[in-house]
Amino acid sequence: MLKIAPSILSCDFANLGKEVNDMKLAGADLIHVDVMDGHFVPNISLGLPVVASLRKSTDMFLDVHLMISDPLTYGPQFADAGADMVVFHIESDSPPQAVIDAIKSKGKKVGISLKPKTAAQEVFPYLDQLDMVLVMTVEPGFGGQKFMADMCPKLEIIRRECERLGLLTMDIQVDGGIDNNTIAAAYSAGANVFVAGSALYGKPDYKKAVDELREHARSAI
Ligand SMILES: O=C(CO)[C@@H](O)[C@H](O)COP(=O)(O)O
Ligand SMILES: [Fe+2]
Repeated sequence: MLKIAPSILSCDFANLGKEVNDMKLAGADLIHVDVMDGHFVPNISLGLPVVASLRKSTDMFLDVHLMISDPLTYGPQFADAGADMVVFHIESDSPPQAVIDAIKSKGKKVGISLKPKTAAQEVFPYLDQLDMVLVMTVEPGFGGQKFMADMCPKLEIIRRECERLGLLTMDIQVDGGIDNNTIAAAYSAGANVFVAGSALYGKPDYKKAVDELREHARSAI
């Protein structure tokens, strides 16, 4: 199923509750929350109290993308704060299996994210335990970067492996540079969950922007 996930990294943080609700009204499927620790990536964004406040103010599915070095310590805390799904980087300092177990023990969904230089095969040992794989289509850390079209073969490899394993409903998410010009390529390659920050929050009419993204994805088939 095709899902549109606005990234609040590009929203007006002084009006966070309204910005999330406006995307709900615009027809977005989930909300993507970028957490950066200034260590795993060279930027700092937001943390636990923001996720806890968001949880109180919306029933939207909260997809929390942890760009942090220690997801084993903090992943479960984001789960407790109200994340519906916690996505951590396989390149972090934490052992992936321990993070998966810790998030699942909280009753939450779990995903693994791959930086552009990380091979698709790195995630294969964990696929059957995951709800989602996130393929970064920019170097993580900042919104508004250019989509890396050379990530499309990685999407194809992961989708093919999921099919081989019978994981037919696996969500494969792309994050970075997704807009009306790039979404079709990612969709054709096997992605079905599309994070978009600047391409949605940068537009005056959120409903039009969400609808257009969906239409441009579908134009791929
Ligand atoms: O994780 C990240 C950046 O590291 C993202 O979720 C960005 O927020 C996407 O922003 P755009 O590329 O869509 O502007
Ligand atoms: Fe993200």
